[in-house]
Amino acid sequence: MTTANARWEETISLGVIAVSQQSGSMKKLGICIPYFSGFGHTKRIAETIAKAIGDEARLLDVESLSDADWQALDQADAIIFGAPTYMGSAAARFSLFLEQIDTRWEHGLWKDKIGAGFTTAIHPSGDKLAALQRLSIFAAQMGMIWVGPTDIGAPVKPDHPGLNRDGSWLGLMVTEQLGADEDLLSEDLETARRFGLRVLAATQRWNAQ
Ligand SMILES: Cc1cc2nc3c(=O)[nH]c(=O)nc-3n(C[C@H](O)[C@H](O)[C@H](O)COP(=O)(O)O)c2cc1C
Repeated sequence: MTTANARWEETISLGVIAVSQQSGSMKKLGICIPYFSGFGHTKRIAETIAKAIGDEARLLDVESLSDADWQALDQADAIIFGAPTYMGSAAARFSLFLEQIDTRWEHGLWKDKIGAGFTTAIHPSGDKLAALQRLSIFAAQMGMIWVGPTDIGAPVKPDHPGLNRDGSWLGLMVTEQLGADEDLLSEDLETARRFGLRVLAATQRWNAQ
């Protein structure tokens, strides 16, 4: 089985029908992942999501956006927003990016793009939900179509230990293991990988002709 086929097989197992696979013609998608990361954790999650998506993904550090990056955002089929939770909300540096959209809101430039979001924090709650609400409300204001994770892990599904440990469906939550050698758990990285595939499949389906 080719890698591409294997990937689609998995998207189907995630509960999304790969419509374009049936027709054989697949439009090349643009999926931008703008992120801010003060200490590298959010960046590693962004990279994990991008790797799961493959060629269609474009990582964008919001601290160094070029004109070409803004153009990629404007042309993207999907945007996955990544911000750490700082003081109970999306980090201020990421919010600054959200407020740099200029006239994109009034011209509906990001309308009908798929939107999704993820956040990292130290605490199991850590008020991460407020950060995801910040991201999803922004997407709603922009007229985007919000997509969340669908994984249900333990204890409801004991055969999926560690998957979606924080039980979040508005967006992806990752809890950093402060002081541990592996400060991002493999279970969280796997949840992030599956979240990337979920957004890819939803974007493909939304853009199917
Ligand atoms: C200024 C600041 C505020 C923070 N506020 C929270 C918080 O409200 N809740 C929480 O659980 N963790 C909080 N943390 C911890 C970070 O969310 C956590 O370390 C995260 O993994 C950092 O991501 P980054 O490495 O991408 O910057 C905070 C960290 C900093 C530096």
